Amino acid sequence: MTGTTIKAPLAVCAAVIEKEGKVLLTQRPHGKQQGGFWEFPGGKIDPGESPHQSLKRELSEELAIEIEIDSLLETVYYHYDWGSVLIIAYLCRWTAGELAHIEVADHAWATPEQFSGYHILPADQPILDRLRSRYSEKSTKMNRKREKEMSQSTS
Ligand SMILES: Nc1nc2c([nH]c(=O)n2[C@H]2C[C@H](O)[C@@H](COP(=O)(O)OP(=O)(O)OP(=O)(O)O)O2)c(=O)[nH]1
Repeated sequence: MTGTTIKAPLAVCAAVIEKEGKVLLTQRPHGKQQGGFWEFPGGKIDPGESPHQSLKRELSEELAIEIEIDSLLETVYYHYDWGSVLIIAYLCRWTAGELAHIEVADHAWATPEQFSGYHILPADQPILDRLRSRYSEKSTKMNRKREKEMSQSTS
């Protein structure tokens, strides 16, 4: 029989770790597929693993840190020329460990306004959009709260 083999998307988990209005980005090692691009730390879900187990393992292997997973932020399906990925991105908290560059070339803490300064993998666009709207909602709420407090203090 001829024809192309259709493969299931690669299941990938990604951690969105926030600190003081910034999000942790990591750079893929240069020798790896898509090397040099920035992404959210994480990786392929291995057979028999749950997404949560996989994410905790990846963060420990790549960065030597421990995390707690809070909630689902976004899921993304994206087709690269070599195949497709299904990315499950979770909001996480860094709970222990000193960050080390074990399987990453570099790391950075970026505000949503700074995302465009990094070459982030194209599949991550919906995650970046979700974060941008999350942060603008947060700042709108804070501004409203501030305005309310100011009007109360002057009345
Ligand atoms: N970790 C991660 N991978 C992403 C993101 N966005 C995106 O397109 N990907 C892609 C890049 C890779 O093709 C794939 C993840 O596979 P990987 O090779 O990095 O996974 P891994 O860490 O398990 O790698 P390895 O053990 O096989 O070396 O998903 C993202 O934000 N984080």
